[in-house]
Amino acid sequence: MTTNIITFSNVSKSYNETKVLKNVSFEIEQGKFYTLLGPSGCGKTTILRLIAGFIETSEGDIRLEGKRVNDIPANKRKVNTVFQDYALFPHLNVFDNVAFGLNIKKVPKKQIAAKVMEVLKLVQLAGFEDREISEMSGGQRQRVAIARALANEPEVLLLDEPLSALDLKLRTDMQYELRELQKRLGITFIFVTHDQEEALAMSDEIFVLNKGKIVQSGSPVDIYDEPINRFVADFIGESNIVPGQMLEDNLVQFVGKNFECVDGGMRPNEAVEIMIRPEDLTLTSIDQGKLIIKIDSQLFRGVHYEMIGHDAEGNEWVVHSTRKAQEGTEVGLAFDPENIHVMRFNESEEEFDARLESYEEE
Ligand SMILES: Nc1ncnc2c1ncn2[C@@H]1O[C@H](COP(=O)(O)OP(=O)(O)OP(=O)(O)O)[C@@H](O)[C@H]1O
Repeated sequence: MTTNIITFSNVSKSYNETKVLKNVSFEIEQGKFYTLLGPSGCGKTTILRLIAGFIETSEGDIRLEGKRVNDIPANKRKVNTVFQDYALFPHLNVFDNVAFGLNIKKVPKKQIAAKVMEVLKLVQLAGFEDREISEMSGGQRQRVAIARALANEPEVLLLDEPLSALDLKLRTDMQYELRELQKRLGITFIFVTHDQEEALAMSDEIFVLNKGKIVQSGSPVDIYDEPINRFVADFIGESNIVPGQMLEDNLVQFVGKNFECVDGGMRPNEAVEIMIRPEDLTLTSIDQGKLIIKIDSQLFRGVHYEMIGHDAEGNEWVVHSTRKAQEGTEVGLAFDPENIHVMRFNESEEEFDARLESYEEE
């Protein structure tokens, strides 16, 4: 049985007159890796701070393990935070940084020493106890910060953009390490990032946020494959989006042609947006193409060529292909019905989920 460790019910948060979180509801299950993903200022950190108890809700309830915690102070919640700048104490060595919270709680010295060694081993820093923080690299500091949080045996670990200060290589290494650590510990991680690749690579579940609301939640594959709207499609991965019309179930029209598709459950002739991923388009001859585009420009990207072209109606198309094309020439584009993603305007997540479920059951 899965247990909800955190529940937000219609939570709003205002600063002065400005509502920065609007009626947010979600459930977090025990032992999974969650990511809050969204552009700067959308409210990710605000959600973490509400969970941690650093700020109070303006409306709504927060429950930890079923118990309402709106009035429970931060130090009484089994939640720990790893901050973006790690917030380590520069004048203390690694051991004392990790031991800090336990010393405050007046845990016996022997127990503290054992715990510090245990968590340092977990983050692969055994033997570094006496090092000064100034002698540690960015990645090592990051691990000290995680060890310090783990020493308190939290049930939930909150990580606020913890990798943003690291260079690309170290960042990728740490993504693997964090994911592995979460699996080993089996505790819930809630990770904040505005980096979509990081979110896709690490999470069991992603909450995509925009302007103080959760726009879509689901597994990385679900969100990538079935974005609810233009915002999510654009934010996660690259996408081609053109206007279209849903003629009937499984039949959609765009760029003046009718196409078989897998979507349904919409009004006849409803105006919609069509999304096709660049990697789902195959370059082909004009005769065989379902659509014809003229190639405007082309870049070699290592694994593939990225081409930008336009169709007869002037819509722009990005294509990823291992084949090269000729700038200024026309090419055909082939794609399968399941590569066409039909997105409605202003569909709520509940409506979207119900609709998908209704035709996935068939
Ligand atoms: N103490 C505060 N007083 C007033 N406004 C605040 C305060 N803290 C945050 N805000 C505002 O609330 C909104 C949400 O902020 P939040 O830090 O949650 O965003 P975020 O998604 O974490 O952004 P980023 O990725 O840039 O860290 C922003 O518009 C921010 O300016």
